Amino acid sequence: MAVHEISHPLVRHKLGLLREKNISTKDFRDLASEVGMLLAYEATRNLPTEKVTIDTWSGPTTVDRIKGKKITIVPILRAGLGMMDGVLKALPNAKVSVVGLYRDEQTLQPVTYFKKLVKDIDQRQALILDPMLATGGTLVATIDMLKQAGCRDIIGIFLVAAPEGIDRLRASHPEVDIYVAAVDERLNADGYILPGLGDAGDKIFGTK
Ligand SMILES: O=P(O)(O)OC[C@H]1O[C@H](OP(=O)(O)OP(=O)(O)O)[C@H](O)[C@@H]1O
Ligand SMILES: O=c1cc[nH]c(=O)[nH]1
Ligand SMILES: [Mg+2]
Repeated sequence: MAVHEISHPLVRHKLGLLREKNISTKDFRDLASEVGMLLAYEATRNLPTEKVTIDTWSGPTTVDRIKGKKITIVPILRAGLGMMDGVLKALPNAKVSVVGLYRDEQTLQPVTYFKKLVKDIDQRQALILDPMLATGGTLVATIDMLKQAGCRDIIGIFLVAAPEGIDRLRASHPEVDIYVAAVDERLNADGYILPGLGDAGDKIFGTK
């Protein structure tokens, strides 16, 4: 399993802005979407391409086209929706498979309440979107669902990941690679990432 911590200056700068204590809902939303687009750009860096010859204004020319598996993005409700617009800017043709899970505040266990996957998910690469990878329970449950539907090619992008969640992912689904803006220090006693971003869903939806 590979953890790609994207060190591009734009990503680091925008992540720094996301960490500001008094950030507005609008700014958090805009930045989550922008970093989502940049992470999607990195996560698709190795997509295979093929040469095709096309007609252009100056005659036939050979150009590159992406080939191979199509992609479905998988935003995890709610907070994953905050990255979706940005990711769709990079992948405008991607189909969207939505899953809804929340983390029980007491037990920190994921609770699934929604699932609507594209029909041909077994033929696609799934790109999971969630701002936060904390204990890893939500991500592992999501991957379980995708595998049950026949999907075998899965990667994920996150704004911030905790080492504890990465260890959990490695133990359960070691073939799933992830792309993150930062691997932070640790979880606090309530399962929040430190230094982290706070509750990403509340910040995106303004529900604090
Ligand atoms: O790695 P875990 O410990 O499972 O925690 C991470 C999950 O917690 C947050 O969602 P939350 O439960 O707050 O739901 P929300 O998106 O509706 O706010 C976050 O967006 C992840 O989905
Ligand atoms: O730090 C965290 C952990 C889980 N969910 C969040 O939104 N933030
Ligand atoms: Mg939340």
